[in-house]
Amino acid sequence: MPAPALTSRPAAARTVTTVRSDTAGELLDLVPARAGLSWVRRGEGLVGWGEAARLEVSGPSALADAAAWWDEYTAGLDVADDLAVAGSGPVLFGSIAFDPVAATSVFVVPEVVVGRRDGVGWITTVGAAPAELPLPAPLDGGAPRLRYADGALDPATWCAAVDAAVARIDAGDLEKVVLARDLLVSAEPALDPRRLLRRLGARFPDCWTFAVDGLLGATPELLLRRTGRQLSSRVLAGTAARGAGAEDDRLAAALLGSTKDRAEHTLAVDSLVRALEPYCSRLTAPAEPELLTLANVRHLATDVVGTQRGTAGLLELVGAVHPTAAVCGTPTPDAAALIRELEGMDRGRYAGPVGWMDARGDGEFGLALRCAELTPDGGARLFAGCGIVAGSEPAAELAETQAKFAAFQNALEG
Ligand SMILES: C=C(O[C@@H]1C=C(C(=O)O)C=C[C@H]1O)C(=O)O
Repeated sequence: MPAPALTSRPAAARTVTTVRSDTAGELLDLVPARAGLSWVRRGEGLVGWGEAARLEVSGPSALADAAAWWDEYTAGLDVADDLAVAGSGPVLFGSIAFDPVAATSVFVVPEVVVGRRDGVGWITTVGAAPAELPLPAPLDGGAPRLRYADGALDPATWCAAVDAAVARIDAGDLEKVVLARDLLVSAEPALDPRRLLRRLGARFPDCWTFAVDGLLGATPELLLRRTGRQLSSRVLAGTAARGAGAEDDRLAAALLGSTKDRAEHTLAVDSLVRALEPYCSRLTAPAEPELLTLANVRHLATDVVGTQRGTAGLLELVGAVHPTAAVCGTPTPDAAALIRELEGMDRGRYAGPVGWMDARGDGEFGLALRCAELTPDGGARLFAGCGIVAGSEPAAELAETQAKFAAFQNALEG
């Protein structure tokens, strides 16, 4: 097993949070071109830059190692934080691998974090970083020239993988598996993450626009939020395309009434509830899903809320609930094995938890969906997947991945 790689060690530093009224512009406009971090929804959340510390970790104790490292790091800090709300004081951004045992998860402590919640803006600095807001830079030039290429599997081969998965489900091997594809894009000139984040944030205000170590996206799915003892999660599974005019309403009603999508959704909610229950004194999920309508697709959605008991930290809770059946399948081990067998690609941090936590242990982790990983050549690798259950049809699943890719492609092409 790979050992945790501590690429920079905790060092004693002073961190200061100050309430600032001049942070009222668009948070995402503050993100710099290099090493920018974000977690923003409806104009609120956190953005950061600079690297006060960084941890790359993998192996069976990856998340426990990261939690211990963050505890040690924050214990060594001299913290001045009069605001004391979730996200003030020192913050750790994290992008956890889909398989944290086999692949690398990345954690970054920014030198500067700008936050906003309920209209209150603040800035936190770590070490000697100046508490200066950059001037939002106008972006020069238009969209770059783009060329797309198949990722690991071409569409026909991916459809054959869906057929193979349905055959395994019909044979009774498992109930659900989430199969994903990647799509490669090269860009000339190189992609500018600032443009991508601004466009994602504008088009998907109800999603969390995230950026951590070159993984960028706008996810509609919240794996786990912890504020004190309050836990919440937004589970998604079951997807339909958007249509024009009356067709859009028809597609929405069909999704809500679809036995197949409802069954797929129930598996995802059950997987989260089962994993979270042992950590909660109370946990409630509505009996019926709601519709979540986004610019490109519509989902069945269930908001689960709970009260934590015991002393588990946020990363331990995240490790306990991930991967839910929204991104892996049911039963989990069989679905994970089938993904390894059929997908033909390394998911890396796609479909893994992504988000932030503070020194109190409050934080939010979503699932890294509707996203892309920037590549060293200035391009990107896009990801999209969908839940396969009995009755899934390859052509419809392929179309669903295309609709999901479109979220990031719109940001690339605009
Ligand atoms: C796997 C993805 O999305 C997940 C799968 C869904 C589905 O199969 O209906 C819906 C939302 C997400 O939980 C993705 O966007 O890549």
